[in-house]
Amino acid sequence: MAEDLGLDQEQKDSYLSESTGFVRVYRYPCCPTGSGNNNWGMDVHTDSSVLTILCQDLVGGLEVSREGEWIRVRPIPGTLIVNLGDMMQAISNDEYKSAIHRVRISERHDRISIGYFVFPGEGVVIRSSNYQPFKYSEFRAQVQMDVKMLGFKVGLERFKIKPNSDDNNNNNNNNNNNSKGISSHFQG
Ligand SMILES: O=C(O)CCC(=O)C(=O)O
Ligand SMILES: [Fe+2]
Repeated sequence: MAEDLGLDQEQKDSYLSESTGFVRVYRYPCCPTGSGNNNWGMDVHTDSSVLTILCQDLVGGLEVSREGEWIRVRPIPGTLIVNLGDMMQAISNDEYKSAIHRVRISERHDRISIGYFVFPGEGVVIRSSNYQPFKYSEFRAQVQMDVKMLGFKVGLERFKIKPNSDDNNNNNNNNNNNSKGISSHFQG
């Protein structure tokens, strides 16, 4: 993928850092409530990582959204699942999309999964023509603020370079908007 995007060696090394990644192990206890199919172990989301490598057991439950439809990711013994995350979407200028996914809980079996999340190096600035330059730490802080203030993650939209269509209403208060546009939503 890095080749496909034409990334040079320095970009490859800095966008896919081995030192900032982490592993998470999940246990989703089964939920035999008979309350039907809508027991979510993890709600709809995209990962903030560059990519996430997942190992799920044979219980299943991971679902990915594709063109508005939910597709069950069937567990296949001995295989890993690679999810693209928000940072990959930014790096690739939206050529690769961050995977929208969720986890359904089983009524009968506990489920175990292990995820390895890969991030850009600490302090690395992500540059692309669709997004303002930003560091992953800024993205993470923005996500945390959105979750706290709004109750959900806004994600990459915060950093998207908007077309100049609003210029008609521009009241010239935006002179130094280049790097602050993402937080303007919170400034009333
Ligand atoms: O448990 C899984 O299969 C997925 C976990 C997940 O989506 C996440 O940790 O972001
Ligand atoms: Fe995820």
